[in-house]
Amino acid sequence: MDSTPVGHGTRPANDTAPPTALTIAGSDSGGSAGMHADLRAFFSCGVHGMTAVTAVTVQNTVGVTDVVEIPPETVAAQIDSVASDIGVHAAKTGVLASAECIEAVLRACDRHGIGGAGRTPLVIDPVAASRSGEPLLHADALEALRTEAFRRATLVTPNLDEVRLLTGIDVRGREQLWDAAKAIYDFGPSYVLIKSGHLPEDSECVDLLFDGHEATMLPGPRYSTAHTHGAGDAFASATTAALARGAPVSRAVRLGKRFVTRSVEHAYPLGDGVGPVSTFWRISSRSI
Ligand SMILES: Nc1ncnc2c1ncn2[C@@H]1O[C@H](COP(=O)(O)OP(=O)(O)O)[C@@H](O)[C@H]1O
Ligand SMILES: Cc1ncc(COP(=O)(O)O)c(N)n1
Repeated sequence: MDSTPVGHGTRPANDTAPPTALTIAGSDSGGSAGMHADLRAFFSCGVHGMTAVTAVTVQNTVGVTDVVEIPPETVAAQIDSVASDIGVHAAKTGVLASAECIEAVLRACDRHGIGGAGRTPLVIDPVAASRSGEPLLHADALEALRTEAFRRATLVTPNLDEVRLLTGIDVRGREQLWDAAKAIYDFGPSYVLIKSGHLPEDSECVDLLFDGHEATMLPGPRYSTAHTHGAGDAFASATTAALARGAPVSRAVRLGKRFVTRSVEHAYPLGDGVGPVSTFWRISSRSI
């Protein structure tokens, strides 16, 4: 694994400003997943978080009842606005909604040097559905992810359902994580991280990082909790925060894994459905 920091933001952080990270993602009215989780993770990891909202979801702990897509040109305008003024040290994507949205996001990222070898790190979390099963991505967007988006990504972080949708590989055990990583790597990203949360028969949560040569297992405990809403977002955004702070990819991913493991450990029940992981476990015990 390389240990060189990847190309860095359009503007250097000054002495007093923290590094900046941008999430290009959907909102979750229940506050558990999407850009809400991303912003909390950015904050917990000491970076200034910014948003380009792609879709407004009507969502709670039980499910998603509506998704209103933001016009692609408005998504792009949000990226242009923050990148041209504030600067972006690392970016991540969540719900990208449609092929048109993906095209607009990629064009905007290109304009600001985000994504691609030696440029500002771009983490693509290819969110396709909510934990409760409602689709968050049009079918045609899968092809745009495979052919256009992944090759610009520093890191792609699919869960096992997304691996099945993107590659047809149905991972049933740890030994198949490697096949899944290679298949996603063939779409062109620099690194692939396969998340293993959906392997319930496994007694641990061992994710796999692949850089095209070496595969590294990232071990972690598996907590017995129903409350894992937003786990994938927490992983990708904590990793993005570490990239924004200048960590090389393999270290950033390890920090992301540590962050999400503690977030699941401190998950809490809310509402009648699946509660969130705690993206603020680092600060929740402190009082004002
Ligand atoms: N019950 C659990 N205990 C500990 N870690 C978990 C648990 N469930 C998921 N994780 C971790 O959380 C991260 C997100 O996993 P996963 O659930 O596969 O993704 P997503 O939230 O995108 O569906 C991974 O690092 C995974 O190993
Ligand atoms: C806006 C938005 N973004 C992402 C997710 C995926 O998170 P999860 O898989 O935990 O439901 C979600 N449910 N909503």
